[in-house]
Amino acid sequence: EDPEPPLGINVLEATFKWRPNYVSDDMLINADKDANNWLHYGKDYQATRFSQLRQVTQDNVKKLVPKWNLSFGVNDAQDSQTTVVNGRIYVTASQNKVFSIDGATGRMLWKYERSLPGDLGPRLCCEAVNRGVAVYKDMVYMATLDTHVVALNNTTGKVVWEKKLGDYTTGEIYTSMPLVADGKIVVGNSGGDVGANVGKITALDPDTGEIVWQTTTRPTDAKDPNAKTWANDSWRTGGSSAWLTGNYDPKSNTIYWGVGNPTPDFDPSVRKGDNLYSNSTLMMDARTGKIKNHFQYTPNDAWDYDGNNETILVDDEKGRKVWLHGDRNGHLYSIDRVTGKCNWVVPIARVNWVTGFSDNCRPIVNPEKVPGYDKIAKDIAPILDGGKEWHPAAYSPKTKLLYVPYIDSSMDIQAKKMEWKRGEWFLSSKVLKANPYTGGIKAFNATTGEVVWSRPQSTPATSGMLATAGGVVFAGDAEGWFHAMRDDTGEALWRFNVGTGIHGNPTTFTVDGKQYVAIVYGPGGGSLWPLVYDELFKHQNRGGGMMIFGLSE
Ligand SMILES: O=C(O)c1cc(C(=O)O)c2c(n1)C(=O)C(=O)c1cc(C(=O)O)[nH]c1-2
Repeated sequence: EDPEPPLGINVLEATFKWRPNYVSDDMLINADKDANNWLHYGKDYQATRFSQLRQVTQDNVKKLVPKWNLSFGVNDAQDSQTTVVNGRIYVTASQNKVFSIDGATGRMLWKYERSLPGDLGPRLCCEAVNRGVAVYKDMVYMATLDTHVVALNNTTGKVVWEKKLGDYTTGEIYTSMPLVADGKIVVGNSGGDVGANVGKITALDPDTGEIVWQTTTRPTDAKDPNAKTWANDSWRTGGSSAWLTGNYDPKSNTIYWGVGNPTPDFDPSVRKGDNLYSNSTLMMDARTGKIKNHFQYTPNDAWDYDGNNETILVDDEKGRKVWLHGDRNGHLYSIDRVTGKCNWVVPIARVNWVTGFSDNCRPIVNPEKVPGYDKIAKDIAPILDGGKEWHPAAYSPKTKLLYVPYIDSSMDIQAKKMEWKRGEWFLSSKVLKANPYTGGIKAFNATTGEVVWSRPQSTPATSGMLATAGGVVFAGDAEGWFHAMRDDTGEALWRFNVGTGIHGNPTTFTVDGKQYVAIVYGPGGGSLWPLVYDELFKHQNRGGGMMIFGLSE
C-alpha cells in the first residue's frame, strides 16, 4: 500500500499496486543493461537512447495503440520525457509541474506545481520549458525556471529541500534534467542569450542540496588564461550557458557537458578570439568539477550554433573510445573521448558557413556568411536552430548506426552594435530572417560517418530519437506525427497523430512485464522558431501532455 493517499484524478482502476521506487547507484551504472526502466536523460550513462526491449518488433509495431493519456493542463511548450522506475512514471510539464503516475493505468499518484514569479515570462528565451526529472535513491530532483533545484520525496511528492542557485532577474533559468553522477546531482544553467549570465555547472549533495562544486564555462576573472580568447574583456558579457544535460563515464569518473554560444550572438567583431569554452564539450572530473579537457566545435561563433548538444559514448568498430556529437553548426563529430581529439567530421544537413576543416576538425569559415554591420549576410546554412537542434540522437549497438534528427534551413543576418543591459536579450542583430524549413532523419555509420539511410520530411525534425532491440526506431515531428521506422532501412512502419506538435523525447520501458512507448507532446520552445514556425503551424492547437502506447491485445 502507498503510505500516502494518491491525489486521485485520472483513476482508471480502483486498486493501487505498490511499485518499489528506490534507485541505487548500481541501477544507475547498469542502466545500459536494464530494459525495464528509463533512469537517465539518455537512457544510460552513455546516452544511447537504445532499449534492449524487443516485444515491439518490425512485424507487430503496427499494432501499437494508445493505452492512456495524461493532459498536463498547460499551454506552453513541452520538451520533456519520462523517467521510469519499476512501472512508476515521473514526467514534467512546462511551468515546472511534476507528475508521478502509475504506468499500468495512467492513475496519478501525486503532482507538484511550482509557484513561479509573475515577471519571469519576458526573460524566457524558449517558453517555460522543462526537460524532466532525475530520480535517485528515494528522491526526485527538478531544476526550475526560477533557478532552484528542488528535491521531492519520490513516493509522496513532498518537498524535502530547495536550493537557490542564481537570480532569474539576470536572465538565468534552468530547463534541463539533472544528471546523477558520482553520488551528486549535477545541473547546468540556461539564459546564454542574455549575456551577463555566466554558464555554470553545479554539483549538489543529494541529501541536503549543499553545493559540492561549481564550475563556470567562461572566464569570470581577467587572470583566467581563457580571458585571452575574448578580445577587450568581452568575456564579461559572454554568455556560454550549460543548458542541456551532460553524461558520465563512471570508469574514468568523467562528466561530459556541453557549453552554449557566446554573446552577443551575431556580432563576433566585439569578441575576437576563440571565446573559450563557448560551443564546446567539457570533460570534467566528477569529484571536483575540474575541467580536464575540452573540444570546441565553433570557435568565435557568429550564428548562435551553441555546442550543448548531447555526446553519445560509443566504442566504435575500429576499437576507438569516442563520443559522437551532432552539433547545431550542421556537423556530426567523432571525438576520441580519452584524448579529446577529433577523428572525423561530416555534414548532417545543408551547410555553407565553412569551406573546409583544418587540423583537429577546426572549421575554416566562409567569410561571406559572417554577419557584419554593413550588409545582410544571406542564406547562411544552417539556421540558428541548427542543422540539428537540441533534440537528442540515438545509437543502436545492434545496427551500429546513429539516428540523427536534422533540419535543413538557412537565415539572413545583419549585425548591429549593441550595449549590454542587465537581464535583456543580447543578440546584436539588425536583421534576422529565417528561410523555410524542411528536415528529416538520417542514419550514420558510427565508425565512418557515412550516411546509411535518410528519410526527408517536409517539416523540421523536432523530437529526440529512440532505438530498440526490436529493430524499431521512433521519432516525432512538428505536425504531431509519432513515427516508427525500421532501424536498418528507415522504412516507415507505423504512425499516429497526437493532435499537436511533438518536441519531447520518446522513451520505452516495461510495466508489469509489458513494453510501452511514451511520447510527450505539445508545441516547441525553440527560441526564434516563431519567425517561420508560426506560419507553418498556425493551424495547430496548443495544449500538451503525454501519450502511452502499447500493443493491442
Ligand atoms: O543559450 C541558452 O541558454 C539557451 C537555452 C535554451 C533552453 O534552456 O531551452 C535554448 C537555447 N539557448 C537555444 O538556443 C535554443 O535554440 C533553444 C530551443 C529550445 C527549446 O525549448 O526548444 N530551448 C532553447
